[in-house]
Amino acid sequence: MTDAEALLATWEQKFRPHPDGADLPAHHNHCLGCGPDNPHGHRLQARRHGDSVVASHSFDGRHVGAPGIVHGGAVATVIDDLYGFLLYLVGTPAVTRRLTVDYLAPVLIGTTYRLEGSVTSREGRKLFVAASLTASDGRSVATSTAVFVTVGVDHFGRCGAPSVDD
Ligand SMILES: CCCCCCCC(=O)SCCNC(=O)CCNC(=O)[C@H](O)C(C)(C)COP(=O)(O)OP(=O)(O)OC[C@H]1O[C@@H](n2cnc3c(N)ncnc32)[C@H](O)[C@@H]1OP(=O)(O)O
Repeated sequence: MTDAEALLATWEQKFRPHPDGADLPAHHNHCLGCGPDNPHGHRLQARRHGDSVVASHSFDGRHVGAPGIVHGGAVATVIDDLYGFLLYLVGTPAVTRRLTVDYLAPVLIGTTYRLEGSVTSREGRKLFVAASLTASDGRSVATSTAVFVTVGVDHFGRCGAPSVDD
């Protein structure tokens, strides 16, 4: 089995049904959003919450934009990856076609936020999704919408998926 085939086989296994409340598996070990072995990554951990996915997450010193404030790209990365966990509930791989983020208030380094994402509608291959990032006092600090387009696992094979050990 090639490295690409090994990665794709791992993903197919992860698209099994996940019970409510279950921790959801990382997309792969080196995923920038959730991979446990990516030294630059966010190591996002998400779980199923009904038809949504939720996560509790704090950013660290690697993700600074303005001093003390999380870089907007880092926030977008984590939201994008949260949507990637939603795909386990949908039951099919998909990729981000369009991502929007409204930055409502500064996201602070070292502060824990709650993330929640859900599918708002589906039209053919298009999944319309939405997410929010909320502070512990209930303030919404960022909201997002995105369009994902479903793809076959061959999409990733065509892209030359790297070894899981890379
Ligand atoms: C396993 C999951 C891991 C998840 C990790 C976290 C998520 C990610 O980071 S994914 C990586 C980043 N994203 C990518 O690399 C995607 C790059 N883009 C692509 O590969 C292609 O554009 C792809 C596959 C999305 C779509 O290409 P293609 O199959 O040719 O579809 P295309 O016909 O252009 O569009 C598909 C549909 O979306 C619609 N669409 C396109 N853009 C938009 C948009 N901005 N808004 C709304 N709809 C849109 C099209 O109108 C079309 O609709 P319909 O099917 O009704 O005609």
